[in-house]
Amino acid sequence: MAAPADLILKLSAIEKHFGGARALDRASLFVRRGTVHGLVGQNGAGKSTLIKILAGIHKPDAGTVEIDGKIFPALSPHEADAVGIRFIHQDRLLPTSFTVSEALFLGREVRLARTPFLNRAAMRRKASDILRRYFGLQLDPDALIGDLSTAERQIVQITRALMDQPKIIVFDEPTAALVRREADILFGLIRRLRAEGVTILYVSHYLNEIEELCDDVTIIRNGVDVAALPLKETNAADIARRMIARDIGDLFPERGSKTGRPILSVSGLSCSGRFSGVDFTLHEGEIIGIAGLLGSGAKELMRALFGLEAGVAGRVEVDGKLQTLSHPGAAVGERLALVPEDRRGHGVALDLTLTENLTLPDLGRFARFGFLRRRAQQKQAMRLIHQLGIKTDGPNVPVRTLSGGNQQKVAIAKWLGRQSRIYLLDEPTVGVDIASKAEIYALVAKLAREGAAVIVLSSDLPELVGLTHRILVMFRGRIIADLDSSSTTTDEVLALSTGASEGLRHVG
Ligand SMILES: Nc1ncnc2c1ncn2[C@@H]1O[C@H](COP(=O)(O)OP(=O)(O)OP(=O)(O)O)[C@@H](O)[C@H]1O
Repeated sequence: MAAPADLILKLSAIEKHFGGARALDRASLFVRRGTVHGLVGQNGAGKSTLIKILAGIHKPDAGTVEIDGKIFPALSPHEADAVGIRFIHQDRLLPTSFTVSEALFLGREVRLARTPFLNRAAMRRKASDILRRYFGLQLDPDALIGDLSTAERQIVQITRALMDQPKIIVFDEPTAALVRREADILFGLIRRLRAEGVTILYVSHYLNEIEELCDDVTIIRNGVDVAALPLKETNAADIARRMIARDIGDLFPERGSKTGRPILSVSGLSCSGRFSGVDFTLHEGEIIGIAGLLGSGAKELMRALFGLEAGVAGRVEVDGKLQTLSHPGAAVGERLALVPEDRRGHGVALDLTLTENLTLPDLGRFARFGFLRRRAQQKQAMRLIHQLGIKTDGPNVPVRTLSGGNQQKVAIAKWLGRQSRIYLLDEPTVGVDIASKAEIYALVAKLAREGAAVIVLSSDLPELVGLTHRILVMFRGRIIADLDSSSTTTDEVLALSTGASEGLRHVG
């Protein structure tokens, strides 16, 4: 690695315990000035803990934190801020009721000289300069954060960070909620910041992004850095091997070739202003993918199938019987299960234990004469914990104590463990490490082989192509292509979903 003089960040032999659990076990992170440095590891490896130490949120039990040549014995959030570190978090979103200018300036107000009055004109000028310079766009300063897209909210966060001319920016899974085109804009920005001398720490589960973007990478496993190397000497496959200390083999399972009777038929489905004229049939044993950018109607279609959208017209038949899936209760009654994208918000009860969460949707199965059969409940929980490799101290700890990715796995496991017939999976592997992805894919394929039917909405195009039988591409509220997954490519799906190539392939 680099000569020590080049290092802007030196976290050495950091230890951190939470109760009896050891999150970091003498982990080190050395980052060269002016580089893009990747930080990777499986869910629960300790990445967030290390970053929270850098932010002054957690105090290490042992080890040293040195930033830009200065040692901080007990780094506080204020000191981290003052030394010039900024954090772009995926899930610490801005308050939705703020306007763009409030979100940009809160706590960073520019005042008129020698007065307590805000210099609104100067503040707006500064923000609009950054927006134009780095993003080539303007955002309405009075627009509500709640009305912006995920990508626009991220632009607000980054602009806010850049207003202070930071030395180091930490991006924590920044692309998880972005579509590919938006991710490309972000990568362009990161390269530009590097050229201007800013140091970037980049945390991601997308190893191809690490390969594409980073100069160096540090790999953490079980709380310790097991490797730190330049990207010139490694690649995504090598990083994955070091992360999990074994080969994961094929990421995607065999697609079952047999599909059975139609189980869900949709015709002429419309939802005003969202999508219209949607027709398709899903068969037992079949896995259908849905591809579509924000605004394509894909997300709303998934929600409508689960009874979460109002004003839906058209025919939905389950098992040949006409249904009105007008509310989620009706959908669950037909044994549909939805795994929502916002799993931390809607997917898990943070203060309940793993066992409670994992068996919640299916409590009826564990009750007899009004009593819960706790042994059976525990057994089912342990099976799912094992199956998905959920990292935990035991089945009876609150889900709040798990790492973010492991919380995601709990949300997925709780629905996949339930015996449903039709599964609707919205971005099933966002935030999940590569070994767990393989486990989730295997589980989905098994459900299909056993006769269930699955619809997967995903912006991870290799996932769509690798896992499904067919892919429906949505563009501006309509299905514009119905592709056989075994004969399509991610490029074709991308071109169709961005409108770059005219659709209407195999539809009808
Ligand atoms: N506040 C806490 N209380 C108890 N345990 C915790 C707490 N925060 C983290 N841990 C534990 O520390 C370990 C490391 O978690 P951390 O969040 O750093 O992982 P991560 O690498 O960021 O994972 P992910 O990719 O899933 O976000 C995990 O086993 C987690 O359960």
